[in-house]
Amino acid sequence: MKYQKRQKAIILLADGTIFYGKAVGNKQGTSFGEVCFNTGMTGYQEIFTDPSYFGQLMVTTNAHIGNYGTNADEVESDSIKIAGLICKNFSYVYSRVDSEGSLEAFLDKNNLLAISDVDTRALVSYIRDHGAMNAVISTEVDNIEGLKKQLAEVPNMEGLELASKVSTKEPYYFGDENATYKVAALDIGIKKNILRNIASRDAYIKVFPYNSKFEDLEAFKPDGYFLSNGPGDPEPLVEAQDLAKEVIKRDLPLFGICLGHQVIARANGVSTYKMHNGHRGINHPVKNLETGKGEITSQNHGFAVNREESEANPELQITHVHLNDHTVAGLAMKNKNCFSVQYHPEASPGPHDSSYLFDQFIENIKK
Ligand SMILES: NC(=O)CC[C@H](N)C(=O)O
Repeated sequence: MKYQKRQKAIILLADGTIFYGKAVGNKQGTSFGEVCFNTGMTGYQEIFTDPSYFGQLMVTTNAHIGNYGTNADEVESDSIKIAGLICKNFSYVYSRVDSEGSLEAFLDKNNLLAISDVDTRALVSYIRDHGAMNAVISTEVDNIEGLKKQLAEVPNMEGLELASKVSTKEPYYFGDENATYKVAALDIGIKKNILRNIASRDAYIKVFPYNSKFEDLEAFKPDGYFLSNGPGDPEPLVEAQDLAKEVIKRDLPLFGICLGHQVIARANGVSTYKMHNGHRGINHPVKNLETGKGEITSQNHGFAVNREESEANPELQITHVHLNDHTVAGLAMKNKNCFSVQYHPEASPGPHDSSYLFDQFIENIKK
């Protein structure tokens, strides 16, 4: 298996640039998406199953992918959500006490096209300089003109609503129904580890579809409201923004993560924008402006909240700032029980520095 001759594959970027590699396994095919990169050195299974990555072709900067296999406990949703994988060395051989199977088998089960043997350093440098853009990965190496035509039809991430593609169709419950607190969570692409983190703080959660109304959530009689992470541009998520406005109007406890944070900002009249390149990795430095302390955080976003508008908004306070580029990493409403962060306190993968934010949400509920 290891020494089998592999099918040639290409990565064609929207600006016409081509990179070369080989298809992982025996898979043939073509997959479109926005190309982005993640710098985490571990956590590939969690990353591939994170609904926030829906519609994205993932370049992993770590030199080896697959080397520690897979485990059923390390998924963030029920299936792989990335549109395709681009890596340097794909490990067909894996080793770890806890692994239950190979990454190759996991990709096969999810029917995901992956390309290895790519000069990922050159590719990442290129995307870093030229910005996130659409791309296609394919084993159709002789059909470049055809692929270019199809690629031109792929919608831009800017303005794209994707939450509806990954959200639950029906409401469901998570945790112990006898728990002390009740939380209503809007699923605009929720990661499992967020549910685990909230539930482990003595809360019972009802998870609602992306287009649910305030009244739907209110009927559960929750003590607190939560807006999840998720894929795509926050701008078209009008229903979620309206829901946030209703919760804020009543000053009910509200917490938002990543896409949820962007929705809360928009509900406050603050615009969001697509970044030249997003933040995707597990060692992003953030400063908590309330405590002055630094946090190493897990991040995964391609949009951000407008900083000047956040500063100028009398209702809002910037609570956290990203130390690499000074973008807004956290917001709170000055006179309301509402706060949000652009990063991932639930980690998975990533450090646990920020898990105190879940405690803060429960404290706000107790108030
Ligand atoms: N992880 C997330 O929730 C991502 C939010 C949004 N889709 C972005 O790319 O910025």
